[in-house]
Amino acid sequence: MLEAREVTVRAGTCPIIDRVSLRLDQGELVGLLGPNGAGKSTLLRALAGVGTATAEGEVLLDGHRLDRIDPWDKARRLAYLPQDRTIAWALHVREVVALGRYPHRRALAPPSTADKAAVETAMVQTGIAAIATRPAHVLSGGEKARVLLARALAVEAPLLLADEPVAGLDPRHQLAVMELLRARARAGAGVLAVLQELPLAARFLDRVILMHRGQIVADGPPVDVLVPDRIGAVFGVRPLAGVHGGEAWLLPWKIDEKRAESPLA
Ligand SMILES: Nc1ncnc2c1ncn2[C@@H]1O[C@H](COP(=O)(O)OP(=O)(O)OP(=O)(O)O)[C@@H](O)[C@H]1O
Repeated sequence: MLEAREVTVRAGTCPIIDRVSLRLDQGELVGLLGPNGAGKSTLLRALAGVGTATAEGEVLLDGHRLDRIDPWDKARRLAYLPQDRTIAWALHVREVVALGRYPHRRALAPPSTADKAAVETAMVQTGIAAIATRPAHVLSGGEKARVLLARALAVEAPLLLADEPVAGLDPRHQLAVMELLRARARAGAGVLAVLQELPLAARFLDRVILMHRGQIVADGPPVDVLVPDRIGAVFGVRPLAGVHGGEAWLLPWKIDEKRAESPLA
């Protein structure tokens, strides 16, 4: 349903992402992984059609060029959670989450029953219902992160692009968000999430797209992509790995002295 064909984004003449092609289908939870500066956020912005006037190549949503789709229509079909968690306005939490319904509403029309239900559901799912009436700009970092995730979930779009949705969350909320994203995918959405957390990636994702220096170096099930030699080459760490209760686990364990300068497998 979302496809990138040979997408390149440059800073000046230097490519930040270089001829990247990928597909995201309905019903799958896919992670975009890679070290700092690999180009993950830049790629996610290009896929969301946000601030990518300099992008080359094509992004297709359900077979149509993203940059030719009506912006209101696009905003209903594709929800985007940016990496930046700044909330500058003194709005209540519920009002921030309700911004996710904006693409569904006619100008100045009051929120519909469906709008209100989507907002309440997203707040319950992200564990922020109890702080619904607090001003959002004074929340903690993890609370703000969950408010902005709730705003993206409230769109109820068939596609969710989330940049580091578990960054800054405590372990319980990290697990809850991963389960939530998986449930969204199982309910039919396509979910692409930038992740830095290898243990969560190994356990929860259907597919891993691994980036390094602006290019995709592997794309497949976690068990095939997140293998020790590749993790060593890309991230410069040696992992410990195993299986517990039928589920894979993976832990970055020590710095690999041979490290990421080695050629990629
Ligand atoms: N507008 C820009 N001008 C110049 N360089 C840029 C611009 N946007 C991104 N870059 C550079 O491109 C590279 C990739 O940035 P990007 O934010 O996509 O990385 P990332 O993989 O998301 O990293 P992180 O894990 O640290 O969030 C970085 O080196 C960054 O400095």
